[in-house]
Amino acid sequence: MITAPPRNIVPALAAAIAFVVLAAGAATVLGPAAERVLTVFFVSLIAVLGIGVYSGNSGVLSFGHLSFMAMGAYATSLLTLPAAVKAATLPKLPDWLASTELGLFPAILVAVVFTAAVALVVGLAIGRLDGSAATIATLGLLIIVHGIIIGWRDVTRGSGTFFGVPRSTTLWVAAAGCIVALIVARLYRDSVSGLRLRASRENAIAAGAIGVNMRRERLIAWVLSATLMALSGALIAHFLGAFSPKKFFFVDTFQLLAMLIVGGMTTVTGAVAGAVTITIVTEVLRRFESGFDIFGVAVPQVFGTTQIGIALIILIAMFRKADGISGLKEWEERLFPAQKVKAVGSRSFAVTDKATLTAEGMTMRFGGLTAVDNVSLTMAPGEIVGLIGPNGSGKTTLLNMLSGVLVPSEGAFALGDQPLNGLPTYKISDLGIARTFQNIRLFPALSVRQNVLVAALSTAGGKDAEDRADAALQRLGIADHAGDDAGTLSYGDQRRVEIARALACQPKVLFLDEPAAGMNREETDALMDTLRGLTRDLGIGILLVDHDLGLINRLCHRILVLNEGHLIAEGTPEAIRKNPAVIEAYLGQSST
Ligand SMILES: Nc1ncnc2c1ncn2[C@@H]1O[C@H](COP(=O)(O)OP(=O)(O)OP(=O)(O)O)[C@@H](O)[C@H]1O
Repeated sequence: MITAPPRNIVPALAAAIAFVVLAAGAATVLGPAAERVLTVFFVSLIAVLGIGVYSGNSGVLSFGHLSFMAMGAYATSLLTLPAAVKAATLPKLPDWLASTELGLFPAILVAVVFTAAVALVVGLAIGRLDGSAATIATLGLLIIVHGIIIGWRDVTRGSGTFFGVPRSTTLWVAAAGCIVALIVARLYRDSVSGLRLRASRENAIAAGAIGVNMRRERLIAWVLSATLMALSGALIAHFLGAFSPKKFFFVDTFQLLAMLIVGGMTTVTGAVAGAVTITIVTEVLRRFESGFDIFGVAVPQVFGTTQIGIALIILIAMFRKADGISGLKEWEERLFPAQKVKAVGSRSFAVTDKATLTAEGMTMRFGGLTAVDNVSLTMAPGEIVGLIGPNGSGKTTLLNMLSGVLVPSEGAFALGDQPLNGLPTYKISDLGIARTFQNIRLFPALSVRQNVLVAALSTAGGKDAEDRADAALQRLGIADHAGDDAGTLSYGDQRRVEIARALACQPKVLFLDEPAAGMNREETDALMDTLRGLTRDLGIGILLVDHDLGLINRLCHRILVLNEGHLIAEGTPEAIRKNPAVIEAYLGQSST
């Protein structure tokens, strides 16, 4: 399923195809030199798009993708190399490989499948890492594959040139490959998987809390991007006719990453803009690099001019536009912003199956500090329970344990008959516990509707996701902001988007961590009405943390009071107001 409307996708794909066809047509008119430059450009663009599918959507920079390009190049070349050439230059090849002689397209197919299989295995390992550890691991992959190619002489000719490859990559073959890559990258970005991955790039914890299995989404992107790299490697090998392992190492990694970073990592528009910019700069600087005359003065050869120039462009781009030339949006997303959501009846929210939340002996220790100590609670369907306590008393930690963000040191919790201990956040949210965060955790570069839609798509099997998302936006009164970037909203509206996003998960229980913070009196009253509606109409249980005791007293059926990690009182608002232990620990003068 594609999550963007056709009015975005159709012009994007049409423009991508037109861009490639017109450029290839122009190069044909301009002659062989232009054809050569453009063929290399198309092949490079395929690789940039490949890296972008993974790094752009996941936010994890990869230095290792050229190893997949190398796999595509060597695998296809071994399959297309004429048997006579293999007999002469690679005499120790196994018989089946020595006698195989495929055309370029079947060879690409085999190489893509082979590379995808390797990527799957490698991705299972690298996917367990996050942030800079993942990036360093990709660098390790590049070095290991380079080492294998150099060491596996009988098959790769080691560090020597692998030559005799049929030159079957013409301008139009490269153009066709580029069109395929542009379509794949663009459709992936707006696929359900792509949207989930972009959400996890924006905020991994929040993505988990709305049902996104980040590791699985990263693996899908990793394998898909590896197949594009293999295609790029196959095409460059069959364009050059001869290559060595150096072609797939640091210099080209730097060049391709420069294209991605300068253009903008997160969009296909950025990949194209970056590839065009760096190709032009490279072509110009290459002429200077080999020395030139200016007004009769001979400027000598300066090796490295191209690399220095590209590095300077990256620096300038980073200073002027950290998100790259194209920013965070595709060109047509700027031209055709999202429309208001359509009216949807509240039926879309029907909670089919209500459940009681129970927790026994929940304890969380951070080193020597026991933040929550042996807390037990029960919450019935449709009940609004307040959780209060002085700063640092353990409220957020308790919510974090009950939503899977933290693994409790001790204790057990369940929703109905379903034990939830040890389950990852994304499973807990899918089973019926949704939440908001004390420090708002939206996906700021996604639109308000995308923020909510990705939650609906990632829970309850994605059933009726669009309706659920739109109904949640309407119930929270933010349908008018559907097309705005979530990060641009006021504080109060951002809190409402977070609640709508949690609601779109079709939860049985909702945890709200200071939902009224940053809202004025009117907004707080409106929010209270909305929350009452959720429990009354849908039977959702709400566990509410807030420092606004007025709000807690007016809204909650029951209140739990924490102090220094201990549950010190539990009862109706009336009873809590009069409880001496609570007055002593928390309410103080404010109770009067
Ligand atoms: N990840 C962590 N590592 C170490 N200590 C932590 C961690 N998270 C919370 N704590 C500590 O646990 C205690 C409880 O914190 P918690 O945020 O749960 O309190 P709280 O009641 O939600 O406070 P507030 O009302 O200020 O939000 C505090 O002393 C806090 O410093």
